[in-house]
Amino acid sequence: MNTLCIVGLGMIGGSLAGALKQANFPGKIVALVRSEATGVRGLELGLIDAFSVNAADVICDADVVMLAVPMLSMREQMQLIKEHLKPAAIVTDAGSVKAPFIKDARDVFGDLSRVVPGHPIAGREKTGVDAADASLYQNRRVLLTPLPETDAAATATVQQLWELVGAEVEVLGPEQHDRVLAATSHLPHVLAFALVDTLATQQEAEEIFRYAAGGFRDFTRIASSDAIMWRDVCLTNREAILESMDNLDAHLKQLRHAIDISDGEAIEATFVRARKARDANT
Ligand SMILES: NC(=O)C1=CN([C@@H]2O[C@H](COP(=O)(O)OP(=O)(O)OC[C@H]3O[C@@H](n4cnc5c(N)ncnc54)[C@H](O)[C@@H]3O)[C@@H](O)[C@H]2O)C=CC1
Ligand SMILES: O=C(O)C(=O)Cc1ccc(O)cc1
Repeated sequence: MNTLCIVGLGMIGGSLAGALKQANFPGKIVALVRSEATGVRGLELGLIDAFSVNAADVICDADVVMLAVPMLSMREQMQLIKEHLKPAAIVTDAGSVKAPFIKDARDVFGDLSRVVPGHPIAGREKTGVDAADASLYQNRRVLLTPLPETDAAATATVQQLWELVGAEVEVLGPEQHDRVLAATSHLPHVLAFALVDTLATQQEAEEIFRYAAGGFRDFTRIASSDAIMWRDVCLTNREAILESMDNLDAHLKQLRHAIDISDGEAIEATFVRARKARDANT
């Protein structure tokens, strides 16, 4: 591969660019950006070799295009780049939800043989190019959800790109991806936002935050994440997130009942089960 074009040089795209530079990626890294300032910052930070705000300038030479914009901006970016893509160019992405990305790609490109949907299971609550971290993907998982019609060589190229930055690549189906991530990533983010918002809007909010302990910080770090990004995740993975929320709701009701009737055994059993599951799996 000679040229990688990153569309959306934010935290995820910028981190990939920085990690590739650190790994001595032999090709050129260019970016399609919304604002001049982001591109200039990308150059200053040594993440990219060139940028443009016009798709025509940077897409036509790209062998791989990585879409790293919020979920509901993916389709518009696909439409912008479509006419400039080389016939053999591979289009991949880093979006948090896979089935809607595939639907957008099918609608816009038609042919999905060179489209490799992907998702790094690594990130943080910061946004923008200044939050780029070249070590972000080291020893982290990246999930690819290729389709039956996806060219195996295209998938292999994207896999190599992620492996170059220290990630471990696994393949799974898009629907399974979206169900599993709803439970492990989307639900915790929704919960953290809801908890902080509940506390912030109740009486004594000032004291509540002033006297919060480490557990509160651990639990709510992700409530500092980007509102647009998470709005888009909720809107694009609606059904799976609702299912996860209903599941939790039922569980919470059981626990509430156990506390209500002072059923110490049931409370303890829940906590022991949860602790065992966490210790065994993290
Ligand atoms: N933040 C995280 O921890 C993770 C995020 N992701 C996914 O990666 C993608 C990018 O997320 P981040 O880099 O965290 O966000 P970010 O906000 O840091 O970067 C997004 C980039 O897209 C550009 N952008 C935003 N809206 C746009 C629009 N309407 N048109 C064109 N460009 C637009 C922004 O200017 C910015 O450069 C999202 O799809 C997100 O779901 C995946 C894994 C982890
Ligand atoms: O900040 C954190 O710990 C995260 O959980 C980051 C994250 C956010 C979104 C993803 O799709 C994957 C990872």
